[in-house]
Amino acid sequence: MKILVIYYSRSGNTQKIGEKIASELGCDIEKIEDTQDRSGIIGFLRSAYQAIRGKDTTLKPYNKNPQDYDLVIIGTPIWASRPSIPISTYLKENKGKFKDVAFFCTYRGTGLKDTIEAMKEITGKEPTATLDVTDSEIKKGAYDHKIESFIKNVKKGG
Ligand SMILES: Cc1cc2nc3c(=O)[nH]c(=O)nc-3n(C[C@H](O)[C@H](O)[C@H](O)COP(=O)(O)O)c2cc1C
Repeated sequence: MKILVIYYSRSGNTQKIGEKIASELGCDIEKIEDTQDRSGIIGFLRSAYQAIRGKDTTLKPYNKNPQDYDLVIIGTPIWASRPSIPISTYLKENKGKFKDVAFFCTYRGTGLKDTIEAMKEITGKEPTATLDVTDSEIKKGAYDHKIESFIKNVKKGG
């Protein structure tokens, strides 16, 4: 099974989880990058405002085509109980190109259900597996067991 991990990460948490998943699976990985500067407090506020309004962004060019993969594992931080703007933009741009999907989210602890629902709605796909990791689990490094069971589900789903 050919698998791609794609993720966006503003401050490194989603990147950490995405890299761990890709290294466990030995699969391709691509970071989605935004043309907008989202750093600092201004970037935070702008991102929250845009997420609430359901805005899109302009992404930097990315290389991998999801159509070339049996499964695309999509990772996002949760922004205002929604997928981050770069990931919702990516999903819209690639709608119809996904065979199977799995989702993972990083977050402080609120808005998971709405985020997963939004990702299902945009892709039109039911995920074969989902994973969520909180900021405090990431800080403590207490997420290996979650990644293990996510990977089991990914393999079962395929
Ligand atoms: C604009 C913005 C909105 C956020 N909204 C939420 C939220 O609704 N619920 C939540 O639990 N965490 C929220 N967070 C926290 C992030 O989801 C969390 O810190 C995540 O791990 C960041 O991932 P990253 O380091 O990959 O960017 C928000 C963060 C940002 C920047």
